[in-house]
Amino acid sequence: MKYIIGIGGVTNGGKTTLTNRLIKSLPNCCVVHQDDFFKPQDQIEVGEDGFRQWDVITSLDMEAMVNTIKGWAENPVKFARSHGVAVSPATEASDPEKEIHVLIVEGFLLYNYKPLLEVYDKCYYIAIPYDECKKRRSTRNYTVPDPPGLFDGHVWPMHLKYRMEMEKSRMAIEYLDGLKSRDDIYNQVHEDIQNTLLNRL
Ligand SMILES: Nc1ncnc2c1ncn2[C@@H]1O[C@H](COP(=O)(O)OP(=O)(O)O)[C@@H](O)[C@H]1O
Ligand SMILES: NC(=O)c1ccc[n+]([C@@H]2O[C@H](COP(=O)(O)O)[C@@H](O)[C@H]2O)c1
Ligand SMILES: [Mg+2]
Repeated sequence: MKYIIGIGGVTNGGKTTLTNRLIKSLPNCCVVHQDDFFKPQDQIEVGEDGFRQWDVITSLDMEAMVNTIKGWAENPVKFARSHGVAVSPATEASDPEKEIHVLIVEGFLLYNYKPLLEVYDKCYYIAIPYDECKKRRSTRNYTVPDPPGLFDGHVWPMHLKYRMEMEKSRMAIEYLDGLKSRDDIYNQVHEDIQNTLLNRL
């Protein structure tokens, strides 16, 4: 049984923190980080506002990301092995359907790209308010550091635009309060996934 989980949400909401904990505790669990699909800096458009437009969907090679997810879906065991994820022997070798394979797809623009919308079995979205987001972002070190004014001039406005677009699409999304403690968020999501997996088997 294959199960694909989206951990989406605003920048600095805690997506990567939550994902890193989940992959340690879920069975045969692989991960795809959207951040790994940013195009090189020289391909990122500079807007009229003078900022490089990192926070738009075209700054990511989404086709490559979809292909990576397809690669997992075609052969999760091969994918796991080639990504250094230990694969446990089937619980009941006679019934391959009882073997669980989980993929977590994690990133800030998971629910704004049509070809991806159908692939998730479950969609989570971590939200935090503007002040907290700005505070957390100010301490982050990205491969390309934020120029002064980027958060208010580009990051937050793009976040609002994409979030509105996502809400209009009426996908089934479970919202998570990113202001809760790391432990609370992890426990909530882990329990939810465990219950779903048990029910599906
Ligand atoms: N639940 C939480 N409460 C407070 N701070 C958090 C929480 N989760 C993550 N953080 C912190 O917020 C920052 C962004 O977390 P990260 O997981 O990298 O977010 P994202 O991947 O969504 O950008 C990091 O400094 C991290 O330690
Ligand atoms: N990984 C990179 O190459 C890179 C470069 C510049 C900005 N970023 C930032 O990464 C953010 C998305 O990642 P997080 O959701 O983990 O914060 C975007 O808001 C974007 O501005 C990433
Ligand atoms: Mg992250």
